[in-house]
Amino acid sequence: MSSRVQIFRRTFSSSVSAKSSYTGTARKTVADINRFYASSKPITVVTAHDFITAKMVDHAGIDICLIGDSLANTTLGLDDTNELEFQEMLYHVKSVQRGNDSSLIVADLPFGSYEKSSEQALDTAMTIIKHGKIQGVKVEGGDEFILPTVNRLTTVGIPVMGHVGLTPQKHNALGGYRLQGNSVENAVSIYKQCLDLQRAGVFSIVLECIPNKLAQYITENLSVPTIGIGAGPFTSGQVLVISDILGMKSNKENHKPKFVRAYEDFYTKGVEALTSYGEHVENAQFPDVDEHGYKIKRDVFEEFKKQAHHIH
Ligand SMILES: Nc1nc(=O)c2c([nH]1)NC[C@@H]1CN(c3ccc(C(=O)N[C@@H](CCC(=O)O)C(=O)O)cc3)CN21
Ligand SMILES: CC(C)C(=O)C(=O)O
Ligand SMILES: [Mg+2]
Repeated sequence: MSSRVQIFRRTFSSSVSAKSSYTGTARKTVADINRFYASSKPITVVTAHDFITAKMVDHAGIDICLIGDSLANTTLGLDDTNELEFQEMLYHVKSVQRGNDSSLIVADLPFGSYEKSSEQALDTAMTIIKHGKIQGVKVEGGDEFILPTVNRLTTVGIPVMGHVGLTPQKHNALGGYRLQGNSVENAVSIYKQCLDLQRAGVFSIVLECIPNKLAQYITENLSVPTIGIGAGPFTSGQVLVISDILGMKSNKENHKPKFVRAYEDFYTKGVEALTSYGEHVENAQFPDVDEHGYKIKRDVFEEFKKQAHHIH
């Protein structure tokens, strides 16, 4: 009975759901992520912050598109992620959603929008899912205050991604953006947070800026996928910020964390393109009369000039 319902639903959803115009596939779900994890297919995660970056992530066939609160510094020029307002996040979430039809889309809950109570977190997450039309949320930390909240969110059916190790929203308390889990006590604490988050129902956990071996140990002892950033190659998947991958030099201080690999140099290429454009306008190489211009019929223009002559 229930399997019939599932078969019907699957057929129904695959026949009506929007397919990505790039990859030709329907939007990935948490079930797909679990399938990749079960078959040891590394899970790919990239951040996006607007329509065009979301489109690129879709076109590249990336599994999970994360609207990271790193957009605070990479896209809005703020000093850190703690300055990001919930309404600013929602605005970016909506633009990403319109640009990506194939990735599972998850958004960071901004600092201050979820820590006060489980009710506050439910309100924030529900608003983001209702109005942003995305699938899941990510919250930082795994202590006794956040666990009941994660539990409430997963219980109402919101896919939650955990995030432990270097949790940037706590950078003031952590003494900066430092490697985490390099003492016995801190490593044990991070491992315990992972086990607790798993029990609270997260579908995956981001491990940020921790030693490779600790990330490997955690990955081998969990039954949900780990997504590493500065956590080495022995995790279930990887995440990077899109502007870091593309080489957009979007960090104010231009400091590149050790874990980043820039696959492109978009900033340099962009400046080169804009410099050429500026030079071409100044020395009349752009626009070209024929290539970029529109024509008017000779007699129309002659008549126009006659009439224009009488206008004052
Ligand atoms: N562009 C961008 N990329 C990110 O990965 C990112 C953001 N922004 N903003 C929010 C947070 C901040 N993140 C950061 C920022 C700096 C380091 C960093 O510099 N780490 C040191 C660790 C050195 C150590 O303790 O040994 C490094 O040099 O790698 C790490 C993560 C990750 N997130
Ligand atoms: C780097 C990822 C994990 C993140 O939280 C962000 O982009 O805000
Ligand atoms: Mg974040």
